[in-house]
Amino acid sequence: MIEPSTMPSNSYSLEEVMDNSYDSIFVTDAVGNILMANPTAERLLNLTITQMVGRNIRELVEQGHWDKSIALEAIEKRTTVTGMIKTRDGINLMCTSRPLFDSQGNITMVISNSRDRDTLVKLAQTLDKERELVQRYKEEVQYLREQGVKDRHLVAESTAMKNLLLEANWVGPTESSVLLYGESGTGKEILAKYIYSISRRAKEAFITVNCSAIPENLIEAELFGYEKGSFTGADAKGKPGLFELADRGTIFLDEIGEMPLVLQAKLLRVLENGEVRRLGGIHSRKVDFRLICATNRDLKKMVEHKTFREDLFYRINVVPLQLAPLRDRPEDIMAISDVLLKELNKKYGYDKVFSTETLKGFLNYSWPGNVRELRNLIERLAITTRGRVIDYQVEEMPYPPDNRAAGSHQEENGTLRIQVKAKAPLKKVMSQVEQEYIKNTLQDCQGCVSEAARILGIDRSAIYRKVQVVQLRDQD
Ligand SMILES: Nc1ncnc2c1ncn2[C@@H]1O[C@H](COP(=O)(O)OP(=O)(O)OP(=O)(O)O)[C@@H](O)[C@H]1O
Repeated sequence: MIEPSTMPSNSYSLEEVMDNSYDSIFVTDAVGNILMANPTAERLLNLTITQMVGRNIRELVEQGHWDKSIALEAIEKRTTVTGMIKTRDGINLMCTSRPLFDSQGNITMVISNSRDRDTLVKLAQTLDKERELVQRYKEEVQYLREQGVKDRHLVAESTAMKNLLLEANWVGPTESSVLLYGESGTGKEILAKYIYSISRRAKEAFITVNCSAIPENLIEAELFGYEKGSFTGADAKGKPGLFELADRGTIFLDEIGEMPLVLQAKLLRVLENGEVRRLGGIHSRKVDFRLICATNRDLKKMVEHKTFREDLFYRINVVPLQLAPLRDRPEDIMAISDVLLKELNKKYGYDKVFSTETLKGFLNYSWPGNVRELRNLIERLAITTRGRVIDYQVEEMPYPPDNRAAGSHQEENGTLRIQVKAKAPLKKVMSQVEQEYIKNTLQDCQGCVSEAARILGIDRSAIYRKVQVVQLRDQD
């Protein structure tokens, strides 16, 4: 099939390449005489190799074997030409002809390769379908991202929460790492999502990692990913880690205090180098994410006890934000209850309301599970209450007020009876009395801090401060 004069020394391997090429290949000289052709050309053009080699393409076109020659066009234009030709059997071929030149600029040969257009059309159609699918997935991901952020409205009625939102609004659009402190259920995750939603990375991924929920032996693989076959039980194809998935977006490391020390060192390295290496991998990959962490532990104390790395602590504690417990945010208890019940009324077509006693009970309760507990309780009450009015006794709650260190209750005649621990230091007793008195007044005012502040003759911030200070001392 190859003319002896043009046959290269390693003709065997070249022949093999030609014979097995999926494309039709034929080579002509500078005037269009066919020097060689391969079996695919034979099949597509419906001419044997011997019928082609030695003949001029112009002649074959004139005989109607195909309608025109791209190779002749390439010779004439002295450049690579791509075009469509149609064979006698009606096959449409896309043909590219490329002239080669010697050192004097003379054409030495023209290499033409062609492929059945239908195959190309099918490929293009498959590609279009794939592109459409990718676009649909992108839109779906975007929708889910937005839903994840939007479906929970962040309620902020208390001064503490409003101030916190002001800080969040300030830090949101920056690239700073944020560390959210707060008891479980106080809203650290919802606040993290809020910060993300107002950041420059809002259109990118938001990846949540609960460091305490992933078993210690798996957390490294989850965060860093792994190459195929890197450990028993690993996915055969390998897997990208969560840092990789968060690239260009935001990663939220919840319960960061639970991260094992070994991993803390690795996290620090990622933060310092901006690179991750999969388990079993040899190459590092650049990653660019914004970090938001959350904890309900006292990380500073953990640093003192050497259970949390000091260098990592300073790295993540760039902007610390503290979420107050719900019991210290009576205005939020009221507002969240109201918003939640309205949401449920809308969802189920109800028209339910809380009795005054129920709301008083909510204010008097300690909410150890914070907003999460309040949410769950309201959902349960809305669904299980038969009538319109939700009347729930605070005594039915899992941690009724009497269980707290210092209890109080109001007598019929309007006086307040406060219980304090006997033989306690005066300062502590005074604080407890102060706290109980403030809480009781707040209850009387349905959680309205401004009204309570007016009655007590102090300003609103003093109420938050005093209630919080006493709570902290109680924990000592
Ligand atoms: N201010 C708020 N307004 C409305 N819903 C809230 C608010 N704060 C918290 N929630 C809701 O309370 C529930 C618990 O909140 P979230 O998961 O953000 O708390 P968390 O502090 O991250 O808890 P954990 O530490 O246990 O992970 C969620 O359903 C959240 O939507």
